[in-house]
Amino acid sequence: MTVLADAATQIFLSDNVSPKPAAIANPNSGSYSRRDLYEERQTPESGIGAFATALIPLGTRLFCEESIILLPDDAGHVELYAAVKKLGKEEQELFWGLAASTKAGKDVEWIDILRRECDEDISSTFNDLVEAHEHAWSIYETNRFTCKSLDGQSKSLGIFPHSARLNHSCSPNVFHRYNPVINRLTIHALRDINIGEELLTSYIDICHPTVVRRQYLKHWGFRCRCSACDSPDDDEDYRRKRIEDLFVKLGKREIKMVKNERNWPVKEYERSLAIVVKCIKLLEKEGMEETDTLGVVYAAGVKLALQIRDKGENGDRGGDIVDMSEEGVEDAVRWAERVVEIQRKCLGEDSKEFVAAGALLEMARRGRVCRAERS
Ligand SMILES: C[S@@+](CC[C@H](N)C(=O)[O-])C[C@H]1O[C@@H](n2cnc3c(N)ncnc32)[C@H](O)[C@@H]1O
Repeated sequence: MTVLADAATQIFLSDNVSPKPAAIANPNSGSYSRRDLYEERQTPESGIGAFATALIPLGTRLFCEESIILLPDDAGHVELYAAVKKLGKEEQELFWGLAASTKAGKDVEWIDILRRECDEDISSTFNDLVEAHEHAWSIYETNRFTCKSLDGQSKSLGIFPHSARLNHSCSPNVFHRYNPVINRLTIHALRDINIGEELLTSYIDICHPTVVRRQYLKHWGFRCRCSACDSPDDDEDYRRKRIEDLFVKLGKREIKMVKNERNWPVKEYERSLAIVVKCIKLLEKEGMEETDTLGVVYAAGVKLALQIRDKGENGDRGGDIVDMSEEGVEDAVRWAERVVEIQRKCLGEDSKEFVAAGALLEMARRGRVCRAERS
């Protein structure tokens, strides 16, 4: 899953009010998958999938898995094959047992590299070796997850063989992300999941209309038949398109704001905040009440509200009323509380996102205290 739901995180607005993660709980949690709560089985059309065998409450951590292979995102066929060969017997079996759905790419330079690196007497087996490399690559492309470093600056791609059995839905019931604090991929239930339901994650950013999602999903070689894709409801598609547009708009405004930080008038922050409010409404209407995306948008709202407050306090308002309304302060606190709740459910208390959400909440509450002291 190379294209994860990342677009939303790009609008985690302006770092000058981003709290830095302080202490993070439980940095050494083990590696596990909750086989007491799910089983793997064959599906009619999507290969193997994972199905709940017990009622799974919202927020349950179902997987906390260490990678068996972790490569830089520019690694090629030859590096991958070498990494597979280094695995122990059991892990190699797990790797070769995974689905291989992606087609061979156009890049063939790796074949020359392979030829150069091979022993002289390999001609009779060279074709087999090329095929094995191609097969390994297809498994890798079908199953890899993006793993961002703690500072978010570098990206690796990892194979997590148990989590890799999860199929895709554009209306997922679980959420996955690599947690660089504990070096594990974690997967949490986004809502209560009933016995017999398939655990479905999203391989892509779901805030796109169906045509765009279909394009992205071509990489995995299937046509999604989830409720969002097969829905006859045009409103749903319209809402996702609107959400996508609003994200783009917010992202552009963010770039402008960072460039003109000092001269960016309060009314522009307020315009961004109005976009955030629209986004929240649409996401909630789309049934994404518990998704990390909503958490990201709420957090953007809190940060904007805090920036408006700071600007006011510094007298940057240019003659307008300086104080943020009581309602605005209360919204900031309420939204920050939602961010904490959402990050706990989607990512857990050992994630940097949860810690950052806690610090954001503290900042929002401090704003409430300041306001009360002034009035
Ligand atoms: C990461 S694997 C998921 C596990 C896989 N089903 C297996 O048998 O190991 C991704 C592959 O599963 C299949 N798949 C995942 N979600 C699907 C869906 N919603 N509909 C059809 N096939 C799906 C596709 O072949 C895709 O390339």
